[in-house]
Amino acid sequence: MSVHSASAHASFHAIEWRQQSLHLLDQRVLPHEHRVLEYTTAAEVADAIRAMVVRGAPAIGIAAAYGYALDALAGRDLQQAYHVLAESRPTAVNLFWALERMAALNSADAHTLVAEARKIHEEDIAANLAMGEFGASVLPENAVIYTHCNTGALATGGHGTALGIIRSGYAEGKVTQVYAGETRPWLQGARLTAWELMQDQIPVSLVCDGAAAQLFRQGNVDWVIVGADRITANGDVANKIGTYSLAVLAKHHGVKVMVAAPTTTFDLTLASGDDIPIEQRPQEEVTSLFGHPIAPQGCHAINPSFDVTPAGLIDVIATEKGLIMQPDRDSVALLLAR
Ligand SMILES: CSC[C@@H](O)[C@@H](O)C(=O)COP(=O)(O)O
Repeated sequence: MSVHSASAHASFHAIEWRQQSLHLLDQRVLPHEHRVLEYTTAAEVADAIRAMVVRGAPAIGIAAAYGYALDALAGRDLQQAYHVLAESRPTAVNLFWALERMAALNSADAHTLVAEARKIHEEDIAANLAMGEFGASVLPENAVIYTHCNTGALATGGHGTALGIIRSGYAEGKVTQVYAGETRPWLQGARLTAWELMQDQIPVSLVCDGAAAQLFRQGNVDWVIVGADRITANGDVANKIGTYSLAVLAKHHGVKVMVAAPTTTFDLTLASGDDIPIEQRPQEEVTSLFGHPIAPQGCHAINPSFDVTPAGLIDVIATEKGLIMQPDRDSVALLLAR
């Protein structure tokens, strides 16, 4: 069994607060271009979230908290800051959780709000490291993992959720191979997950999304591990479009499914996944590939950014508080009450 080093400190910062401004690594142009953009207003940060400069549920929440702090520093209207940020993307509940936490300190001075945003950022890294250990504990030796989208240091404060479990599992010598689904239409798997794993020298093979069924049928995969954008009271999970199909395929082939998410991703106000708002993104993201048309001109497309996986298809939800085995209303409530 080989043991490798795992670190929460990636060689890049997806989100960085420097003096009085927010710096975001532009995830639209990775991995071939390393471009850092600077933000000084909540409205600009909201645009960055909508445009996918920064993405991934926890990272969206952290960026929104810093965006709110930026307007506090400039003496701008914080109710307006709240609304502009809340309207950036609808599905990841971490965004609304972070804004609520900032708004609860409304009477505080701007520097206290900056400190709170930093705290949200740091707490997310700590949560990922704890989740990584819990999640890795259920993996067998020589585990082969299939993952979807990007859930790594780019999508969080650092380390990652699903990718954090893969990192921790690899550090413990338990993970031998990772398959990364390319994740159309934004190709987070091909551009971001493959890049993060290769930087850490974790063996990764990129596959087309459509290749998952064949891999599972050949018995090549032990666990599907994915992140989440919102988990409802009954354990249903909204995550990147394509997650639901992976869970159905996994069930058919006896592959286990783990969802990794901090408790900030749970929304107990919603009874089930049917109530989760699913972001619909522009058709052009499907009919073209990074600005290059691929479908016939005028072709209609639909582009839901997320889908809902029913709790019954999920074996484990890993959080920083521990594991929820066979998630349902009772097991979710029990863990969150800890
Ligand atoms: C730790 S990230 C968890 C989820 O946010 C992730 O799986 C995902 O679906 C990201 O979607 P994205 O559209 O790239 O923001």
